[in-house]
Amino acid sequence: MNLVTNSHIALVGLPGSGKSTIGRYLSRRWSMPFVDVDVAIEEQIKCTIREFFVREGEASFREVEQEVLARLLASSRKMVIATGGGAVLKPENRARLAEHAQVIYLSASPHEIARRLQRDTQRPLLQVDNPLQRLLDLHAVRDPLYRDVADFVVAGAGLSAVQVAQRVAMQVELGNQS
Ligand SMILES: Nc1ncnc2c1ncn2[C@@H]1O[C@H](COP(=O)(O)OP(=O)(O)O)[C@@H](O)[C@H]1O
Ligand SMILES: O=C(O)C1=C[C@@H](OP(=O)(O)O)[C@@H](O)[C@H](O)C1
Ligand SMILES: [Mg+2]
Repeated sequence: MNLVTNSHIALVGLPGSGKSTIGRYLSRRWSMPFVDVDVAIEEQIKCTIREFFVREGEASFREVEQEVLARLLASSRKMVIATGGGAVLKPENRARLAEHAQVIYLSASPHEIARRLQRDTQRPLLQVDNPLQRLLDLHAVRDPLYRDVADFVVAGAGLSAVQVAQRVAMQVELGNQS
């Protein structure tokens, strides 16, 4: 189906909450372009985010992230946007997301995410001895920020990625009926 919308659809949530996976599903469902902010960042920095974190540090990454997100949100072509898990940290990003997108928070428990990402080596913030503790800490800081910027929250506990995507789709489609 074609979604009638004059704003972007943006997904926020912890690393591993499913933003990239569910964003791709939604873009197919609505025949809208999909952009993963992390991929757009890697195109700009011409290396992986993981390498960039090691070389330049997190603060530099956040500068690039802010710039890329602002550019994408300014686009008149409406897209499904998967943000990076830390995009909500900067108030400027939260303000731009709220202004230019319908924002959905994919809420998932740190325990579930830790299980999903057991073998993942690409997320710099989780390359620590105790990734579960790191996810619990990230959740404590970020959950209020995700809720603050989101138009609605979809809880994924016990659901497959497709089931979560269908829930998000239903909510957005209902909200966009005129
Ligand atoms: N609801 C879900 N149930 C089970 N696995 C999921 C779910 N959502 C995502 N995944 C898996 O978790 C991993 C991380 O998902 P990803 O879309 O990369 O998250 P994000 O972009 O939010 O960091 C992927 O392997 C994906 O297939
Ligand atoms: O949580 C974070 O601060 C980050 C999440 C990553 O995106 P995902 O949420 O897609 O893993 C990526 O932007 C970067 O590694 C920082
Ligand atoms: Mg992602």
